[in-house]
Amino acid sequence: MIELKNAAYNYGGRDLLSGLSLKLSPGSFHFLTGPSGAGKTTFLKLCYMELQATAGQVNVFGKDVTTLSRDEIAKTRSRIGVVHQECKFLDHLPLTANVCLPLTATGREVNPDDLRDLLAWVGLDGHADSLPPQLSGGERQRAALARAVIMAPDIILADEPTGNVDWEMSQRLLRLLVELNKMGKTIMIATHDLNLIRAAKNQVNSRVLRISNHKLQLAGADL
Ligand SMILES: Nc1ncnc2c1ncn2[C@@H]1O[C@H](COP(=O)(O)OP(=O)(O)OP(=O)(O)O)[C@@H](O)[C@H]1O
Repeated sequence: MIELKNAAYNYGGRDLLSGLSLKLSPGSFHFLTGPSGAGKTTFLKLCYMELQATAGQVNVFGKDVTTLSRDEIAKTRSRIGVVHQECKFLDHLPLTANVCLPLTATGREVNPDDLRDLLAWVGLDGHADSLPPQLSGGERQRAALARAVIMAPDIILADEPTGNVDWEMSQRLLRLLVELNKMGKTIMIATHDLNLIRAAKNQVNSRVLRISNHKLQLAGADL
């Protein structure tokens, strides 16, 4: 689904990431960990084509990203749901409009039943008309997840989705991501939270990647 072949990225000449090689297979579940500033967000950006590798190759759904036109990139990106580290919403629009934005922005119809089901799935059915500033941190994270999955993507990339929430809420978010994986979605979660990774071990067959010294490594069983 996403394949990196000896890919690298540098901001302004300094190599942040190098020699990245990875094949994300359909239905896999990965955690991405590593110290703050190691390049986890940058790595995810390479995966969802926000950034292009400065060396090596990145293939997404079998296509070399550098050969894709702007339209093709937009189309391909719609198959990847992203939960950003900081969930940004349009504060003057109700939750439903924010969640539907990826669809409405591309001129697509929203099926009201599907939307109701989606909000119920993330436990926000009572908040359909709430404005984003009226939501708690955990509710915002769940709204961001709903927005990431509304296009029925094949892959979900989540950047610290449990960053600002308590343990119970992070468990709840994890369970939603595990459910998506059981439905066949390919999942990658960037997180600092080793307890979250440990908790996931009982629920899903996951692999842990670690960025360390600019490289991507498969973490051992020491977590
Ligand atoms: N647009 C940019 N221009 C220059 N440097 C950048 C840019 N974006 C990120 N960096 C730098 O690249 C490094 C990696 O950033 P990145 O956000 O990918 O790390 P991270 O592992 O996700 O960090 P954290 O866990 O703190 O979110 C940092 O040193 C950051 O300052």
